[in-house]
Amino acid sequence: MQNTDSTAAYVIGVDYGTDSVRSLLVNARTGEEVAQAVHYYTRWKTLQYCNPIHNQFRQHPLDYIEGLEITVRKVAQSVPAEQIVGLAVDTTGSTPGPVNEHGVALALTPGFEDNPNAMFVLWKDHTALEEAAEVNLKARTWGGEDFTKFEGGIYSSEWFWAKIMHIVREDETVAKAAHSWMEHCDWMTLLLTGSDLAHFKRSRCAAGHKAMWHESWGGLPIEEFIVHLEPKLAELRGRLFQETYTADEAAGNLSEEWGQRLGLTTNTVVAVGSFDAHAGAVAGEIEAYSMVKVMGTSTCDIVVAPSEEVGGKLVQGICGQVDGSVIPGMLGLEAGQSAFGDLLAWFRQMLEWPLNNVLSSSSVITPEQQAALREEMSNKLIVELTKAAAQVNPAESAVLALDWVNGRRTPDANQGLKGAIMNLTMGTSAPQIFRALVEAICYGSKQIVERFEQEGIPIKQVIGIGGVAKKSAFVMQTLADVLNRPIKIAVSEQAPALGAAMYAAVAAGVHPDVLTAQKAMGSGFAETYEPNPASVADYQARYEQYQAFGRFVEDVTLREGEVAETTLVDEV
Ligand SMILES: Nc1ncnc2c1ncn2[C@@H]1O[C@H](COP(=O)(O)OP(=O)(O)O)[C@@H](O)[C@H]1O
Ligand SMILES: O=C(CO)[C@@H](O)[C@@H](O)COP(=O)(O)O
Repeated sequence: MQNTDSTAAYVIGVDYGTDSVRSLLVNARTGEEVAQAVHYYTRWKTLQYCNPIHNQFRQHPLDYIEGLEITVRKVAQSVPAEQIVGLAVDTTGSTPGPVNEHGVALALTPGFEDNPNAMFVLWKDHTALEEAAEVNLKARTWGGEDFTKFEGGIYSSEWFWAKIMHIVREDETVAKAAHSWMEHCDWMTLLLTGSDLAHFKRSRCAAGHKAMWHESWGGLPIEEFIVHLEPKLAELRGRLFQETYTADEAAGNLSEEWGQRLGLTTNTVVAVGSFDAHAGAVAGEIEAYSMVKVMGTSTCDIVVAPSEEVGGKLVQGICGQVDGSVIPGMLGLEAGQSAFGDLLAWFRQMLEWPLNNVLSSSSVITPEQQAALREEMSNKLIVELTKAAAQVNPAESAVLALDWVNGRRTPDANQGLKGAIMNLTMGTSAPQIFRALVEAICYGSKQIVERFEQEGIPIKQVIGIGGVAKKSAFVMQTLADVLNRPIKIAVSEQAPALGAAMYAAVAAGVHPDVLTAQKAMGSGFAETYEPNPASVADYQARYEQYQAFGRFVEDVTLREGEVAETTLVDEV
């Protein structure tokens, strides 16, 4: 029902990123950002339940619950609770977790409190490499529909089914106790509404991009294929879901319990969940054939197009094309890089090793001074490296890097690939390597833009949002030079949360649709980075070297990896 009166109406967008959750209170009629709060997950901060060397990244639901209460309670204090008419959650994805028959996350139940397999398998977790290879091989050899065809034709270890297959094979206790599995964005929405799991409105965005959901085969891949993938999934498939809903729809109202815990009322409508990048694209004022780059630990590149113009085209090597995953009524297309800011964070962690492992043996400064020095260095390192990297004369440094430190997401997912750096000399400096890493994440972005255009999806403009877009002018200028395109940066510091707030405003009936909400609540663009013609030619030449380096590394890796593929064929 339309909430057309002119009384004050506020909405809250809750954006769960990789390291932190951000809540934003927004005036639903004007888009004014009234209050925001950030909470860094406590257990994740120390990588509890993770094993990076084995690509295991798990997050405990208590981190999510604590962050929800802290940040929403804080922003909700700014206006009367009855004026907060809607709330929406966006999260990372695919970040699925097992739940019991009541929809309680398994890690919140007795016996599973400290079991990483009972927690949310974070998007960047790549423990399901073999399972993803099986999905791809069997999707093309089983004799039926290729259910990967709307997912870019290559299923990733970062996604829903590969992760579930891996966990049910690894951990029989979890496999038996898991009544269902839910994406993080769906689980938060279920928690807030207290809905019945069997009738809960699952996210079209999540299911379409990561779970091979498509209307043309009636929803999720048919049971025969899922059982062909892994017989242990037979019963689970029947307990999952068929229908999905776009993020402008209401999933329910805030429950009595969560109204009290958050300082809100049960009149607050909770929208269907979505992924951070897709919500961010709405706030980034995406329009047909714009690419919104959500640049954080990773990147997601979001494009929308009129469904009728894309027609039956299947865009190869991206993270899926899904009707209504961004703007209902339009096709949402996703690509991205598994490491963007994370590649720079990796280098910072490398340089911090002596601070974390040698400094403690120093007798020169006290433990308190050591801790203060570590904190100060951690906060300053990337900024100081950036300043020095900007002074590096490209002609004096041939250092070249690949951005595959966490695998390659797109184009053509291959999470088995790894990072590489070449042309190191005795004179190579940390700023020169940092600059090469910045160039690498920009070259990886260029590969994606070129893939869309090769596949017949024109990219008319590039818009930047996310932490890196707002924090690093150097990365953004390098990106503009490498792409040889202007990069428009959105004003909002919390674009995904603002996009979620827009979804919430539609679900609560303040606006009739997402495009209207986008126009009423959008905050425009802060600055535009224009390509520097003097740099474009140099970067183009180095980009071609990056491509050649990538082909070499992938060829070597595939030769190593081919045995696994051959083994799989024997098993089929
Ligand atoms: N000054 C900076 N220059 C480049 N990257 C930065 C800078 N400050 C933070 N980052 C990177 O931003 C990323 C975090 O992005 P953000 O959007 O805040 O989080 P999330 O990806 O979890 O949503 C981290 O990978 C971090 O390395
Ligand atoms: O892949 C998706 C969404 O499809 C993202 O959630 C994932 O890359 C994580 O994004 P962040 O780097 O945490 O912003």
